[in-house]
Amino acid sequence: MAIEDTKSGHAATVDRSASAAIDVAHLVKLYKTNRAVDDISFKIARGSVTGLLGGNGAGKTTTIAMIMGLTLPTSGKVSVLGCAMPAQSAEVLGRMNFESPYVDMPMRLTVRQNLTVFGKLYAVPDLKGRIAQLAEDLDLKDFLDRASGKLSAGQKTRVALAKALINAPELLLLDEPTASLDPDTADWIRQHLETYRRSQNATILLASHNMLEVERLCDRVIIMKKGRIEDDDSPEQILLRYNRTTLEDVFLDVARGRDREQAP
Ligand SMILES: Nc1ncnc2c1ncn2[C@@H]1O[C@H](COP(=O)(O)OP(=O)(O)OP(=O)(O)O)[C@@H](O)[C@H]1O
Repeated sequence: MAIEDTKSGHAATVDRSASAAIDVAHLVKLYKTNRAVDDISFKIARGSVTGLLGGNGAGKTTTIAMIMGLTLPTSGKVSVLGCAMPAQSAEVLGRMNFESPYVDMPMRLTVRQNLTVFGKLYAVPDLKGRIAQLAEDLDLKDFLDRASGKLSAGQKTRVALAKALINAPELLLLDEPTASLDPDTADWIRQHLETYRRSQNATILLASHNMLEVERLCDRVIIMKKGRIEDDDSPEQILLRYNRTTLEDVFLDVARGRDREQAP
């Protein structure tokens, strides 16, 4: 269904039934002469989990920031859930959310206070009930009333995930969701993400350096290198193409410039 975008005063239409959750076309981001993102295009299907891989500085975070409408592209187009970003971001920000363990919440506020502030920003109905549910699901009850700055890394990550799920987003963008977590907690977070995606038919795009995580969660992998897309396929097809048994080995092949033909 296409509706007029009257709220933001734009004449463009918002296509709520657009099949792709994310549609990126010829996206470019220049920082002075550095082509951080260099003409990338992809569409992400609703209900899918896609891994964005690439070495340090490959352009993953810049791509996610442009998808969220936080960074303005130099050229190219981004559309999220049928809305052009950033022009129609007001229409869609309430239906998406973001998590990164590198973005701290206000330290002095308790976990409950932080979740309340974010819940109010998203106008979440029955916010108390939603926080209680997330506290149950993500095992936050023991430290709901503790200052957010006094949590361990694993506890902070669970709170960050609760913040990202507060508005039950249709689209979840994750930047290294399990960085610095012990294997047990990381596995637990991944299980929760899988359950959330399945129960809500949510779409997830995650940037990660953890190849096991990507193999476990993702049905599609986009590999970036120097701002460009080096490969884009299912993990199975990528492993076949590079004649490798793990994405870790594929990552090393790409990083070290061994292309598909040269790989064993
Ligand atoms: N605000 C900025 N100003 C100038 N250059 C930037 C800025 N943000 C990123 N860059 C540059 O853009 C390029 C891509 O950076 P980006 O953070 O998107 O990479 P990344 O793939 O997320 O890397 P990492 O895995 O290290 O997080 C890098 O060369 C980086 O130095």
